[in-house]
Amino acid sequence: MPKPTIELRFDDVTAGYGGLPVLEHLSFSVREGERLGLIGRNGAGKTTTLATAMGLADLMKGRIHFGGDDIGNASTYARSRAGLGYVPQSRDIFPSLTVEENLLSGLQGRSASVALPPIYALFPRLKERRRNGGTQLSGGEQQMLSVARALVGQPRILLLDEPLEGLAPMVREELMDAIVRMSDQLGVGCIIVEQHVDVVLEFSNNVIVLERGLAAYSGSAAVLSGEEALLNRTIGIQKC
Ligand SMILES: Nc1ncnc2c1ncn2[C@@H]1O[C@H](COP(=O)(O)OP(=O)(O)OP(=O)(O)O)[C@@H](O)[C@H]1O
Repeated sequence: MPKPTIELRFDDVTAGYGGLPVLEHLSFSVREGERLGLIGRNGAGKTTTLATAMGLADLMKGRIHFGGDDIGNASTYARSRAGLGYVPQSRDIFPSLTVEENLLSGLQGRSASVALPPIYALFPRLKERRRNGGTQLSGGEQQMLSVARALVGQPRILLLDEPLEGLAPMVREELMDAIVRMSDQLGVGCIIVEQHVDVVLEFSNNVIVLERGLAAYSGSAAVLSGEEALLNRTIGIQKC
């Protein structure tokens, strides 16, 4: 029998911090191989959506399912072991370790000889720099390394928080190309939070526009591309 497709699903989720809701009534799903974009103004709740999926914010109402299981009360570690990967906004690498040591730290018991070749195939630049320390990498290389390190754990859905922040246009393109190849070749599903709306619209199958914690739009990226008034009202269009 073919393996069932793994899905992350929010059903009517209200979540926040210290008893105060930030997100309200948020529902969506993303499956392996699919790409969902999250956009919205500063403070709209994009990072909180990812944090809620990882168990780093308080789930106040609603349900979160992953791979058919209700994970609303699961620890962050259990979610990660189950196949939810997270690349937070701060580049999450160990600066004192080399590129390869950083990757090995994400192995979770897998053999390096099996785990690393596909990662280096996706990120040839990291292969070239595998003996370099984290501090010797450019901002773009550090960001590649934090995505690559998350991939070593073989996530089925990867949550990416502003991976392009602070990167020059050419480096952004290189990183996005690698993320698209990862999603296409490894069948990894993605949720991407990004300020660069054009990139999100091009990359994603579906998009959620968050406005003060509520979904002002949830649906196809292609349809949203034509909704200029909505895009202007909710985010203001930022060209790459
Ligand atoms: N750890 C926290 N404790 C309390 N409130 C928080 C915490 N993290 C975020 N918030 C609040 O939640 C709201 C949403 O923040 P969030 O970071 O999710 O927005 P965002 O859409 O990702 O914004 P940005 O684009 O600026 O990163 C903000 O009002 C913020 O102050």
